[in-house]
Amino acid sequence: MLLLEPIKVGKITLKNRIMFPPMTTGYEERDGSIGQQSFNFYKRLAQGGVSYIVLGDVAPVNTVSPTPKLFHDGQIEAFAKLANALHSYDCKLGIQIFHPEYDVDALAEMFKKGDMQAARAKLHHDMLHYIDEVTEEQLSAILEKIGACVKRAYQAGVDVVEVHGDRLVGALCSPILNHREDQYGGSFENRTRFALMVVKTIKANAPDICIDYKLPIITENPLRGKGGLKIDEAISLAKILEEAGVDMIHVGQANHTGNMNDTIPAMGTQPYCFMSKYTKQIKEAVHIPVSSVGRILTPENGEAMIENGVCDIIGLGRSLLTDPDYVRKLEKGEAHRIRHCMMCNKGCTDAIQNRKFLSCVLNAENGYEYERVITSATTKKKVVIVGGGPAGMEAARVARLKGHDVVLFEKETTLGGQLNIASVPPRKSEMTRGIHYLTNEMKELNVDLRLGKEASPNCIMEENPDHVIIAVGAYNIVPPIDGSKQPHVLDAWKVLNHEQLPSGEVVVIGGGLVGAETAELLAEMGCHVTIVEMLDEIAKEESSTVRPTMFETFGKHHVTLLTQTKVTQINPTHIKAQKADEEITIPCDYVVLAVGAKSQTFDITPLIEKGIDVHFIGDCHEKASDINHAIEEGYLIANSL
Ligand SMILES: Cc1cc2nc3c(=O)[nH]c(=O)nc-3n(C[C@H](O)[C@H](O)[C@H](O)COP(=O)(O)OP(=O)(O)OC[C@H]3O[C@@H](n4cnc5c(N)ncnc54)[C@H](O)[C@@H]3O)c2cc1C
Ligand SMILES: Cc1cc2nc3c(=O)[nH]c(=O)nc-3n(C[C@H](O)[C@H](O)[C@H](O)COP(=O)(O)O)c2cc1C
Ligand code: SF4
Repeated sequence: MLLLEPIKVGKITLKNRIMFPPMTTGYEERDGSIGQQSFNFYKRLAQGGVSYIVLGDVAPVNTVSPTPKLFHDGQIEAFAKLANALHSYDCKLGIQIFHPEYDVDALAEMFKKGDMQAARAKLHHDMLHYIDEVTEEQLSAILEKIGACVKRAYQAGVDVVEVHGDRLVGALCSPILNHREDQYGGSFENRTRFALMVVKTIKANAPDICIDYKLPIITENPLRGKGGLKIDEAISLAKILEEAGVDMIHVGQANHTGNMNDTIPAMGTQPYCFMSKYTKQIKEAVHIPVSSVGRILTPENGEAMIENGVCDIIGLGRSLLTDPDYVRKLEKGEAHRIRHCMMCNKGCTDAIQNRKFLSCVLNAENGYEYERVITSATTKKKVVIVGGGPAGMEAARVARLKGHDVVLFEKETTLGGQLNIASVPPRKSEMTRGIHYLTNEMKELNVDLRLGKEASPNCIMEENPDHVIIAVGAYNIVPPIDGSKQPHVLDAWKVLNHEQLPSGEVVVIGGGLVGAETAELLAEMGCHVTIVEMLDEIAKEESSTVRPTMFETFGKHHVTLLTQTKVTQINPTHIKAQKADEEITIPCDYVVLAVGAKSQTFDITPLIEKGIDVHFIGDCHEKASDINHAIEEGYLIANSL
């Protein structure tokens, strides 16, 4: 398999063609040093078999951004410890050198004085204008700091420095963002001057270190990513970089649009392997290895890209958060057991945007590497699980890996629970990857499945369990609105399941995630849809990377969005609603209820009376929530048995 073959990059050899691309994690200490959480995360990735890991956004200065930093000698030791750990798995360590697009020193001074308002105002101003306003002296000072940082990295045993060709460097290169009239603006030569100075600085300070260059491409739609180069100029720069001694080029989508979905596209918002077309053109122009990144999911995708001359190395970002053992599984011929990313952006991208740390909704260990580990049980127990949604299946998987006997009851004839309908709305079919992984693990791990069997306390007791895990999920609420029991009033879950079939004028009551997604589906099916929401926002819980796409669909299909509007009555031909002081009437053929979900109950009294240990997990535990909650609770409870 080409993906598993070694490749020479400059003076180093990567043991295979799979790299972890730069990713801000939020795991570092407050001063940007590599602490335990960060160390464990990268070590775990290396243990999983990846050949090259790039630490994203490593700053050579003390910035306010929550990224790793290497701006003083005291930080060298932690980088050295990390490099050693990675080397013990024959994995190379790269740092992505970056400088943010703001005046770090001036901002630090404001923060020191506690003048937060002025600092925030300056930060906002700088993000729009810094590229045009940064002085040549400031750029020279940044180069000096980059040089010192690279020296420290080399001392620490870091193998590769990746130039962050996006951010400050990319913005300077950009024909869209750069309006300067000095030697750093205007012509291609001027715009790329700083990029080449960065490369020169690296070479001057660490002549032996391998240099990777993240080359961000502005793809056809100029609104998607502005901080890079259009493909023709990117090809020219790639050739110049090769001549300048760069050892490898990492091709990605350009950034700087204010929406992280551009560089980190959520499910269904970009084709798979969407940078292939551009990467191939770069590869054809140079002789050094080229990597590609962006929605590369399956090993077949990666293999085909290498085979077809698109690139030499693939970057798996979110995929390795979901399954750090991706490469090990490939090596063992167990590709079918890879837990594939759903590209939901909820645990990773949203977390970073909200200044939390990176986590994956499908991988409860992500962010807790070596702290959460599935341990073998000291005594083999009998565990009965009720419910085959994500919570129940994750609990079954972990309990089996611990060595317990597991019986799982699922009242439907298929596994997956709500994920089966969650994957129906537009773009969301990619959620089925979550179901496929867990379902397959049930078979691989010989979980005793009782499909089509609704469990009762009696049938549970017949199994003589030591532990019982209840994971019966939730149900869609019928609100106490006058008229909600009529035949034209439908249940959003059944609509998504295609059990109930609305048409014509449809009012969706509830503009949360389920209501909004159901409305999108119905609009695409040709219904004329109105969403009525009591609160002030539609799809509030949706990832900010997805909302713009969702609202584009609403616009395209003329979906009417009514917020701060409360439905008071449902009639056969219309609904009545209150919007501020006004009563409004909306005609409809069908009404779809999507006002939220409630935890399913399960009577455990007979089990407790028998002294059986019982736990509730997932949506039936306290409140209906999400996949992250379901997986995390399934993992933690099962691992505690
Ligand atoms: C339309 C929709 C879209 C969603 N989109 C997202 C999203 O994008 N991201 C996100 O994080 N979350 C999403 N969710 C929520 C997410 O799917 C749930 O939070 C998650 O599935 C809960 O998992 P669970 O295992 O606790 O429950 P469930 O998935 O509800 O599974 C419970 C299972 O128990 C079975 N069961 C019930 N009673 C019994 C019994 N007595 N015996 C045997 N079996 C029984 C049920 O048949 C079901 O299969 C969405 C939900 C819906 C409805
Ligand atoms: C949470 C998160 C943080 C990221 N941080 C960086 C970063 O610091 N530098 C960078 O160049 N790219 C960053 N990226 C982009 C990734 O390197 C990668 O290009 C992107 O995730 C697409 O690859 P994927 O589809 O395999 O996830 C980040 C991506 C994610 C999900
Ligand atoms: S949270 Fe979603 S997008 Fe992020 S790594 Fe996990 S499955 Fe993938």
